[in-house]
Amino acid sequence: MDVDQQCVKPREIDLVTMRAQKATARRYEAATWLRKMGAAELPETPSEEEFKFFLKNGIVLCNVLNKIHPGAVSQVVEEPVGSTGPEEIAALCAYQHFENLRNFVVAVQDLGLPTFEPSDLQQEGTSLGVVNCILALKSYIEVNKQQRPLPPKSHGQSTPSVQGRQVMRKYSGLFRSSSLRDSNLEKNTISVDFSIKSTEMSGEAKPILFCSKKEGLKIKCASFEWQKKQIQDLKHCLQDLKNGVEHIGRQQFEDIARLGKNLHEVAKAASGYQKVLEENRKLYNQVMDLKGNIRVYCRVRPFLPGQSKDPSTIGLIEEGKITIVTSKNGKEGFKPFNFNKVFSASATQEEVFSDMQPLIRSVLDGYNICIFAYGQTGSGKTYTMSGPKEVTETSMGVNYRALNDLFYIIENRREIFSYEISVQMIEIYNEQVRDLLSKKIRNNPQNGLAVPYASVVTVQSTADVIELMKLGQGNRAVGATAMNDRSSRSHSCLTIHVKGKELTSGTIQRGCMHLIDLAGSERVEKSEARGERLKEAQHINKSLSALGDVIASLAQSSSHVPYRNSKLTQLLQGSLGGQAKTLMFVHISPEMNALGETLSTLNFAERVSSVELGAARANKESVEVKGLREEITSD
Ligand SMILES: Nc1ncnc2c1ncn2[C@@H]1O[C@H](COP(=O)(O)OP(=O)(O)OP(=O)(O)O)[C@@H](O)[C@H]1O
Repeated sequence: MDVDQQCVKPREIDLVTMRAQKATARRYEAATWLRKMGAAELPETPSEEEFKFFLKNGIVLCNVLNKIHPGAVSQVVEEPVGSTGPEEIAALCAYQHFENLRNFVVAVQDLGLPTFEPSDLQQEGTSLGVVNCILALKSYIEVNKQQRPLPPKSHGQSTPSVQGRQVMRKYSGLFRSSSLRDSNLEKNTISVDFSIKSTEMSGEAKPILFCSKKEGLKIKCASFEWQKKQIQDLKHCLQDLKNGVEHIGRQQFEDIARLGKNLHEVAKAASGYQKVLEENRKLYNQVMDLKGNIRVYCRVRPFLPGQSKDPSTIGLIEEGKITIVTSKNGKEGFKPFNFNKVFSASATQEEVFSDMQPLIRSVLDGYNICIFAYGQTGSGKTYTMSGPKEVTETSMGVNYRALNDLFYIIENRREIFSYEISVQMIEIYNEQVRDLLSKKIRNNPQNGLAVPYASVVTVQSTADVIELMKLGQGNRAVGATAMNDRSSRSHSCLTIHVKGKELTSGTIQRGCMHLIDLAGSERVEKSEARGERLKEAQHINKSLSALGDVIASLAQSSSHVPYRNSKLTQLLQGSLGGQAKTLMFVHISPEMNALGETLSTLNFAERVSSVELGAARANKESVEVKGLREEITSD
């Protein structure tokens, strides 16, 4: 079976078989009739080839037609004449047979009956047209028997007879009652017009015609049965189609239900994942809380190049403890201080950052964080927060590392959260707030600038923030032209605002991180300070001790926290206390000549470091340190 055949659908195969069977039956009918009309040599049930073979010389056909209509074919060539050699005989035969067929066809045409092409009887031709023509002749004779005897053919008659036209209609498939002109016939016959196509005639001629009323009824019944069967078949087809559509519909419904179930499971898994994530976050922040909301770290600056390393004020450094070597009149003393963590002079920027990294990350979960760099001028505050003047990958400070880390986590959480990061940068100098990110520095000489009104700039990457920080530093320098070395006498505050949206629930979380490089903590002796310098010193002292008070109150969970005592604490009010986390980075220099400042700094730092140390102990030590400091300065 070839591909074309494989593609034929069962119903189409049925129709082809039916047509072939019908064509065979009609061929047999034609053969039987021809035999009756005298062509005894023709088999009763000839194959297509046999049928064509017996008729192809046209003799049988011409003789039969002459029997029906005497003289219809005036000359029938029975044998070839004037033959010389076998080739010539064959050619002559072919010519004379063709003549016979042509004469037959012309005669049939004259009768108004359907004809065929002589080539139809050749080997490659089809006998369908020939069969149609023979059966038309048969019908023609039957009709004429009922009517009147056929007149002999008068040659030269060219218009088809009425009967011929009637029979032709049967086989041409073009039945038009309007062509009926014989009133007698109209009375006695029934016209059935199926208007079928001539191509269908070959195999499936419908029962039709001008015949008796009884026969007409018979034909009608047959036609009705046939149509009924066709309708039945169509109904089956329609039912099959309906079943198919219903089946597809059911399948689609099942598929959608399955997809829905899968989606539900995915959503469930996602919500489970969200829950785990949420729990992790809670646990993580609980750990952070256990570590304390206020943490104080101490960092020792190494000796600077060219400085003598001896003597040093730094004694033993343990995990959370530093012992300061005090020396008076050749007598050595040791003073221990406790912190959450102490970093020696050899600690790298990376080590310092990795310890505070988890705290910084909690800003993405909606926590507020303050990181302060505290210490006397030159003790390394800017180094910790930003790095040295020429920043490299290893020397970069907390600011850059924190931002890199935030953007890294934001990228990792991209499918769960969408974050918006914006930045503010301000400076507090002499209790006035200045917006360092404004193109034109905003500075209200009366009350300074409230932070909510300082420029907030949205950023997409660490690089954006570095650009802004450069702008801020530049603005700081502009402000400093009139006053020498102003940076060490003002507080600079870089604030990073984070707005996170959980994609599934749409929940919004806001957190912010303040990175504050405080003004130098050294105390200026009243006797030394004059004019601007005295004013600056007073503002710095006031704001630093206000900050110390606030943090100490928070560490002791006091009912009253004195936020309003300085601009700095006022501005940071929302980010200090409660769930907020505060990290105080205390910086000390190792030189012996800085011992007084070192003790003063450490005393301040330890006072705010933890509840356990408490105010009482801090006060007691404060008295001790004060006495020691007074002794040193009096020397
Ligand atoms: N941990 C450190 N390792 C190496 N060098 C350091 C370290 N800390 C500080 N320095 C260097 O010490 C010098 C003073 O440091 P820095 O400017 O950071 O001090 P500061 O406290 O910010 O001073 P100021 O209050 O004047 O701003 C700088 O040259 C800095 O590079």
